[in-house]
Amino acid sequence: MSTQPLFPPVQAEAPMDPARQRAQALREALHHHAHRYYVLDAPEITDAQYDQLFQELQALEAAHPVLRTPDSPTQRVLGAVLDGFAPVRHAVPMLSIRTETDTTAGGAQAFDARIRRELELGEGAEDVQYSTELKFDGLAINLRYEFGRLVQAATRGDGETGEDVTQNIRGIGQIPLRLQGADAQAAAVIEVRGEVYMRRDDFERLNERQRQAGDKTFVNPRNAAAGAVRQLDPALSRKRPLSFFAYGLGDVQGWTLPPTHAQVLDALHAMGLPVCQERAVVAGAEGLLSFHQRVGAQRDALPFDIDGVVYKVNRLDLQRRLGFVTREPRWAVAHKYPAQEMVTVLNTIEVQVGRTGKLTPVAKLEPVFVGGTTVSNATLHNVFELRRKGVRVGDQVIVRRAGDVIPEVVGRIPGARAQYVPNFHMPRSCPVCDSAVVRERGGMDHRCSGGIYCPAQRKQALLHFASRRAMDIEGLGDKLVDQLVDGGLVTSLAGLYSLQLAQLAGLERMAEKSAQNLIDALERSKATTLGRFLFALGVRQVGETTAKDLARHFGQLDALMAADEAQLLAVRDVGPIVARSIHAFFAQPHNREVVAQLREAGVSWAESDGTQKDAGPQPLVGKTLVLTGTLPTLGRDEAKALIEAAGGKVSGSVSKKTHFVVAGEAAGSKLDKAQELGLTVLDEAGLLALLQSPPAVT
Ligand SMILES: NC(=O)c1ccc[n+]([C@@H]2O[C@H](COP(=O)([O-])OP(=O)(O)OC[C@H]3O[C@@H](n4cnc5c(N)ncnc54)[C@H](O)[C@@H]3O)[C@@H](O)[C@H]2O)c1
Ligand SMILES: [Zn+2]
Repeated sequence: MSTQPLFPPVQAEAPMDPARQRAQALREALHHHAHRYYVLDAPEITDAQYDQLFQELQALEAAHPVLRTPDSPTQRVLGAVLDGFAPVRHAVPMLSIRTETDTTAGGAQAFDARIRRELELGEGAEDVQYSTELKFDGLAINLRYEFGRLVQAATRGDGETGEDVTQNIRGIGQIPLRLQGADAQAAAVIEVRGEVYMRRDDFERLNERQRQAGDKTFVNPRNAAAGAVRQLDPALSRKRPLSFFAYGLGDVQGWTLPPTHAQVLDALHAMGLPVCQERAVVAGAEGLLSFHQRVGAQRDALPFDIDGVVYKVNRLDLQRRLGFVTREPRWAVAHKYPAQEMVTVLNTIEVQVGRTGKLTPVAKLEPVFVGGTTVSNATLHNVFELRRKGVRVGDQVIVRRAGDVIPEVVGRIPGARAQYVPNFHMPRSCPVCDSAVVRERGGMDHRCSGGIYCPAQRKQALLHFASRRAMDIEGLGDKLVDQLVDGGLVTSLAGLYSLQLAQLAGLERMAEKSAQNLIDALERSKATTLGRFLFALGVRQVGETTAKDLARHFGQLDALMAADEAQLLAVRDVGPIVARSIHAFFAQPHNREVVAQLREAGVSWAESDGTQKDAGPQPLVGKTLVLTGTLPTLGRDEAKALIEAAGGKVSGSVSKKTHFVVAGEAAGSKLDKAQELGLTVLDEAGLLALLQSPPAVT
């Protein structure tokens, strides 16, 4: 070896050598975090922090080559095979990609310069052609096709040996079980390499579901995807929506490779594999750089997370000439963007009241640059999630900001606190209007019960009040409500009815004619029905149908306002949660006041004695139905309306209490569940027949 250790041998062996100690500490830390990340899918630090430790070790080893041990994380791909999965020995190792440490223009130039040097290209030589792609933030998968059929899917593992996840991968709709084209079907082996990932919207929906169920949420889409693929139960894995992009090849037998990488991707696309079309073939450092900048500008708008772009030498013969170092090819590099997860300090927790009355704990942070902007507020979602994450004021927390999603605190950096910090509690009264804060039983969210009275909910309350199926005030939309509330013209629902023509005409972008139209619409809306009025009040849990049922049952508003929970329960379809919500609403003096003000303003309806009977035959009284999939002729709303008109109830989830499941095209897990429970499953024709049947005896 030509490189001499920098320290005299005696000292190099001495236990006190600080460089050696540091390298040892870094190796141990990296092994620990790699295990948390790759094996347990439960990282404790951000990728940026991990990369920093990794780069520190790389630099240390470069300066002191004697410190480079064969088991160093810089020398091999980390990862392992989880118990319960069969190991798969890769025919061609699955490697990592070198990361260009410089995230600025210099990164692209450094890579191009290195490639030119290694290919021994002189000053005057032509620019190297590169295939430029996105670096998807998911989990690497090797798909083995034999004679066009998917026979095995495996994770990367430690690069030599991965996990057999064929069953789980078969559940991903985007991955073809059979390749298209005679060539692909004639090939003895085509191994396709790509990334399994989760789209941001799928991730948000998944986490919202977890949150509402009080279950653990996932830190980021990569983590959720990795967890889903490495789920021992394929049925659980299928519940998580996963996507896939192919980006390369592994072992290939009996298929002739095209001359360039870009053509390989075209060929994979033609075989029916999803290949991301956000890619290009570019020349030289300048081409790399403009791709990096173009993608960087669009990064937030992409439907999935990327942590950078990947540059690959396009010609496969040049790739072969460049070859590999231990854990990565020499012909490719990842050029990253600013991290989407960063660590900062949680200064305080404030409570915000949203438009719908939901109280959200919001973290006030030491400002931190994350995902391309400076963030100082991040949501903590709800108090249960906050508790589960164990976050307290003063903690070092991980903040994530990706795309247009609101920044959130995804966890804390484990470590002892210097002093005792009390746990966070939700306030008992609304920080905006002082109304009582309530939580629906079993629900995860706290809400202000101020409804139509709470200024934080004013805009939403006005919009709902004016909406077509409520008071139907034409012309009172989003923008106008903003103007009216922000300008202080309307401070309560009843305030709408004292608006003057001159006030409206004075508003920006409001013509005299539209102002008059609105005055007319307000006037017209005064004559309404009790059902519409009840719905317009925006009582939680009281939708349009319940409002109508209540109106029919009580006939008079005063009777309804005076009803106790037991009397409310006598109304068709009103259960305990709904009854409690209605009762709580009318128990608040300020809500009664709003109602009185509206009546005073002239809002009126015809009252009855409440004995009005339901019209038409009601064969489905007391029956609960669940709709799933697409029906051949009936829309979902239509089917629901028919069922409700027949006295039945439509529920969103299948349980033992479900009487019928109506299944159409592409019915999903609800159908599985129904079959599991042995419920009666109907198609559209079956539903229609049921609607015609004689009234049920209940
Ligand atoms: N937070 C932690 O504790 C922790 C621990 C370990 C690793 N990590 C993170 O994991 C990453 C470590 O890297 P790695 O060795 O897995 O490599 P890597 O993820 O940086 O790069 C290699 C991988 O990139 C993926 N990839 C995405 N798009 C690609 C494309 N177009 N072409 C080719 N490959 C593409 C492939 O899955 C491939 O396996 C780093 O970002 C690191 O921060 C974090
Ligand atoms: Zn309030």
